[in-house]
Amino acid sequence: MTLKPPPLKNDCFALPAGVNWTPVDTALALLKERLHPVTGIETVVLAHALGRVLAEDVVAQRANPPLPNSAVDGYGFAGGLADGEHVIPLMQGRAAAGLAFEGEVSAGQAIRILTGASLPKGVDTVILEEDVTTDGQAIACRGPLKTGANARRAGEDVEADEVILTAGQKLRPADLALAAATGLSELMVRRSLRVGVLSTGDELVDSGETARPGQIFDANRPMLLSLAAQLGYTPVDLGRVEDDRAVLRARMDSAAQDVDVILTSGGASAGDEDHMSALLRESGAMQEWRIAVKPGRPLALAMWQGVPVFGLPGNPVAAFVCSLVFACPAMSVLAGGNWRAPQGFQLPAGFSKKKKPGRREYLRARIRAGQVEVFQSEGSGRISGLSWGEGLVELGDGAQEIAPGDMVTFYPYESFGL
Ligand SMILES: Nc1nc2c(c(=O)[nH]1)N[C@H]1C(S)=C(S)[C@@H](COP(=O)(O)OP(=O)(O)OC[C@H]3O[C@@H](n4cnc5c(N)ncnc54)[C@H](O)[C@@H]3O)O[C@H]1N2
Ligand code: MOO
Repeated sequence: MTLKPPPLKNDCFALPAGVNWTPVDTALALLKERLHPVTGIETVVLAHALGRVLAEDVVAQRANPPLPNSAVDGYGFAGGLADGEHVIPLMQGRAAAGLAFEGEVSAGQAIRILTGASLPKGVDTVILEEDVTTDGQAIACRGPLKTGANARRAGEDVEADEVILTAGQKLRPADLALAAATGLSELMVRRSLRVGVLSTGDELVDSGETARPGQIFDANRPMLLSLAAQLGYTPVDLGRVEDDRAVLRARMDSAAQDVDVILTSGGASAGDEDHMSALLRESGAMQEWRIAVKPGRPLALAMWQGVPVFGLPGNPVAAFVCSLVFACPAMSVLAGGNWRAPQGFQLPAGFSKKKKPGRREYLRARIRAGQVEVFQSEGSGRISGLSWGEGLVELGDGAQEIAPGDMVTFYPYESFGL
């Protein structure tokens, strides 16, 4: 079954009139409000569900555990034990996981029972085998032991018909364990978001090619393609286009037939060779977002034949930071998932920094010895700092003077879904 959601509106990226420098929170709120899922729905078996986005709430088909059972290897009987010594006669037979004891255990008798075995009729309490001596005919043990000790109630984990997973969740190994345990073999998920990645610029060559002096290797494309893959989407390599508007237009036209969202990098600002922003502007649905963020001022958002385009800045650090902060949550929604606000951690700074008001700043950072270290340079072309880093420090929109030991907000890369 394939069910398709309606297309996005052409003006979904329009900014409110009169806003010149859009604060990060306003930009995020607009994306959250305007975007909606663009992917259809399909049914997949659990083996193919990892990383997929749930299309509907999932209800347990049966309880976990389905029947009361033993949490330990030991001996089962009815009722607890009073303080003091006890000798309890043993019934013949045993209860094992998957091999139920069909008889009934009479009051005052015990039965050998193994971990995971359903409790036989007449058993509600289990004593650990380590706490027992036995000659095969009876067990000797010491109380007290509460009624119900070492026994697991039916449904104590999950009741049948309980909602176990909710629409919009991205499925993780633990979620698949829960679905399997509660009797599900297939799930309704969103079709995987197809993320097209395109690099622009005359100066670029692909790694592996020969670079003339003045040419540089395309770093953004491998970065953004692998980012899409790591987020659980289907990366689509749209290649690299020189600063030629006609070629760029043709590439965008064919991409729009094939993908759900396009990430481009380079040519996003307003220079002579910034063909990406010029082309998007021509298309009519271009919104040039001047976001009060560093790095990443020029972020071009547009609809190209109904497909949302994130025109990322060419500087790799800006492209990466803008992807994490803006494209990751936006793509999550396009993919049918929840809007993901990253989970930050308050940690003491291991650095000093004086920051001017007016822009939110993100620094490449990592945690060492309980403190946040930042990369030695804020240069937007310093790719080594992205690789050095394990997350970003966020400095608020206002002026800030940070001294070592002051608390700062650290977002691990993982908090953006990576
Ligand atoms: N006069 C102004 N110049 C610049 C401004 C400005 O406001 N006024 N903003 C600067 C900022 S901030 C950024 S970020 C860049 C953004 O420019 P573009 O998005 O147009 O990007 P390009 O000019 O094409 O490239 C910038 C830089 O990044 C390198 N690059 C591009 N693509 C890749 C790639 N795939 N892999 C590796 N490196 C790439 C490119 O060679 C340039 O060095 O504009 C500033 N200028
Ligand atoms: O986007 Mo630019 O790299 O802010 O520095």
